[in-house]
Amino acid sequence: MSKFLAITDVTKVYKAAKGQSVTALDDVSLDIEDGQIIALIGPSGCGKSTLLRMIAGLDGEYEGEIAWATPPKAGRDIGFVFQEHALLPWRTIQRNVALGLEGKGADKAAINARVAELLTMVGLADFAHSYPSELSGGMRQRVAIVRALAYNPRILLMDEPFGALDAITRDRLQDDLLRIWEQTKKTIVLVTHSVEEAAYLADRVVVMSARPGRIRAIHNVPLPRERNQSTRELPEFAQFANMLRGQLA
Ligand SMILES: Nc1ncnc2c1ncn2[C@@H]1O[C@H](COP(=O)(O)OP(=O)(O)OP(=O)(O)O)[C@@H](O)[C@H]1O
Repeated sequence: MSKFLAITDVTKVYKAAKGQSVTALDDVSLDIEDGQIIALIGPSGCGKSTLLRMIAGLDGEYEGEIAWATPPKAGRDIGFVFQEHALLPWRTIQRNVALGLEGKGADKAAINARVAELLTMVGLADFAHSYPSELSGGMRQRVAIVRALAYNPRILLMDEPFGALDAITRDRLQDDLLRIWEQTKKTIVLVTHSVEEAAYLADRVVVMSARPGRIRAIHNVPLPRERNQSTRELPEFAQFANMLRGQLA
């Protein structure tokens, strides 16, 4: 496994109104390996979303360094999935997924083939011509994930992607994500509030502490791949999740 991204001593200060400022990230350093799933956990306001934004290049004003082994191309190499699916309500599912591919030089037949492949991957081929309002929350979020994968980004940044879903749907989508990851081996950085989700999905878990946001600990997840529902039954799973919970307290 090779180094993909090196975050070194990154400090981010937001200048707020009335001259006040908020240190959202304080001297954060983290190496991300190619093909790994990294989970970021920490109390509300500790800077998890800020760190994703810095990695995504959405805000270039920070101290420190974010160095890529191969610098990403804008709009192509970084896929983003948010808590709310952010699908366009007036476009069909097929055309929502096609969004990232249009205007990138691919012809219509190639785009349609790629979209069909992606929708099949998440079991939604039959919904290609439906509108987002006709799908459940879990189905919409699966569309958001494959839309982010459509242009084959090198990294997927996910900010609480399953946070708005009920527990059963959430478990199902975690398995969908693992299956997609097994197939694509994308590098994934995932923000979550759930220690179980972090333990189930990640290779490494980064625990952050609040105000100012610092890295408290980085853990290798002591669970074998491939993971599936029986992983949740392992004593190591509960032990690891409990240990993470203790570090958040
Ligand atoms: N655009 C902004 N302007 C000013 N302050 C901001 C801005 N964005 C975030 N902050 C502040 O930076 C800190 C970190 O916010 P961030 O959203 O990164 O935290 P988080 O860990 O993702 O929180 P949560 O888990 O609640 O989503 C917070 O104190 C927040 O108020």
